[in-house]
Amino acid sequence: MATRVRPGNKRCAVIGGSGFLGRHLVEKLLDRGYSVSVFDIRQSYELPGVVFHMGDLCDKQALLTALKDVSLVFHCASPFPGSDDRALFERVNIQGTQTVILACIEAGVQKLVLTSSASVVYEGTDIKNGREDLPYAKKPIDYYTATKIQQEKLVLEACDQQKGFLTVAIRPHGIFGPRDPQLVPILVDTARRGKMKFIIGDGSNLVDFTFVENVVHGHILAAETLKSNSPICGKPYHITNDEPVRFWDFMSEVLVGLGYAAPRYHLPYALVYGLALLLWLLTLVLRPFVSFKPTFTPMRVALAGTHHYYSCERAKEDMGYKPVVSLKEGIARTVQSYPHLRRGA
Ligand SMILES: NC(=O)C1=CN([C@@H]2O[C@H](COP(=O)(O)OP(=O)(O)OC[C@H]3O[C@@H](n4cnc5c(N)ncnc54)[C@H](OP(=O)(O)O)[C@@H]3O)[C@@H](O)[C@H]2O)C=CC1
Ligand SMILES: CC(C)CCC[C@@H](C)[C@H]1CC[C@H]2C3=C(CC[C@]12C)[C@@]1(C)CCC(=O)C[C@@H]1CC3
Repeated sequence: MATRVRPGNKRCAVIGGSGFLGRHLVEKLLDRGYSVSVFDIRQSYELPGVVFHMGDLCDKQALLTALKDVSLVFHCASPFPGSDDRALFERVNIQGTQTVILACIEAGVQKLVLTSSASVVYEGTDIKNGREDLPYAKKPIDYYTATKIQQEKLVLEACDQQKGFLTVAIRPHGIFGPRDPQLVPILVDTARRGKMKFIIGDGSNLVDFTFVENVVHGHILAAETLKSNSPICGKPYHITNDEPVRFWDFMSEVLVGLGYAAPRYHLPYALVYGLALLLWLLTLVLRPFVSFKPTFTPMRVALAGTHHYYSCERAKEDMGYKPVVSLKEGIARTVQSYPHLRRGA
């Protein structure tokens, strides 16, 4: 049965704390005087002040052990978005998140901060300065995002001020920074295979890329603002660098910083999208015989060729959010952190 944990207690848990965002969050929480329990299916590092609990978040008993005496929980675990294992997304992001909610309530946790995604409203067409009141995507760009929608709904609906269980969802977009296993590595891999020569469309589409420390800052602000009667209870918040940038300028800056050539030749968006669609259909038809993963999927072409940037006015108004690292500084620090991905390394 729930024994309420003393308010003001600075013990928190980070579910998914071994991952890219999770580890940055853990490091900042320690700086701010929190003691931290990490719950994850793997342990990727060791740090003084951090207690690791290895387990699957679908296992309530394992969670209950990790949440003992914890008043605040951050949930930033998810399977790798590039996976095509639908059952895994459903099990971890939907059923697992329901288990996290039940375990938090049973353990007497008072605050749950979910890492959602701005892509819960994106359908592959332009979003300019999108606010949080945009409807959830009816046709999400992939199954991972479909389960992120369900996950966000579950967490926000669980907010219950009467029972003293408060929830909030942070929606970051395009997280990048040191140790990111996705964005820069995919980009460099594409460049090394000689496939980063083309700009899809006229290159003017604006996108949010968010430096990881700004995402961390948004999470901690949300946790510290989340109190009874606070306007943020049960709501989603976009957290970005608040500096939308041309997708291809961002890619070029990272590539050039690492010693690769920037893409130069333009290809019409509709043509590339059509080809990606054909290729995708072909992989479906040929799946019983051969399996290959094309670089140019329709989803990736849409991400590379449309506008998708979001307003963080609500986070500014309700929790005083302001990015702490500019895009320029974030790119410089990221490029510097990847010596092994430099050209010729
Ligand atoms: N990166 C981005 O650009 C964006 C990310 N997000 C969201 O941010 C969050 C963090 O993303 P990111 O740091 O990039 O992801 P990572 O994959 O780096 O971190 C997620 C962590 O969760 C772990 N995990 C996976 N399944 C389980 C499970 N069943 N039980 C316990 N732990 C599990 C992973 O382990 P393992 O690696 O072994 O699977 C990993 O350590 C995710 O919720 C993601 O949806 C939202 C918008 C953009
Ligand atoms: C949500 C976005 C702000 C963040 C996107 C993360 C990844 C989906 C992207 C990281 C590297 C990108 C990339 C492409 C598509 C989108 C990414 C995978 C291309 C495959 C697009 C087509 C190309 O010309 C090559 C690109 C390589 C890098």
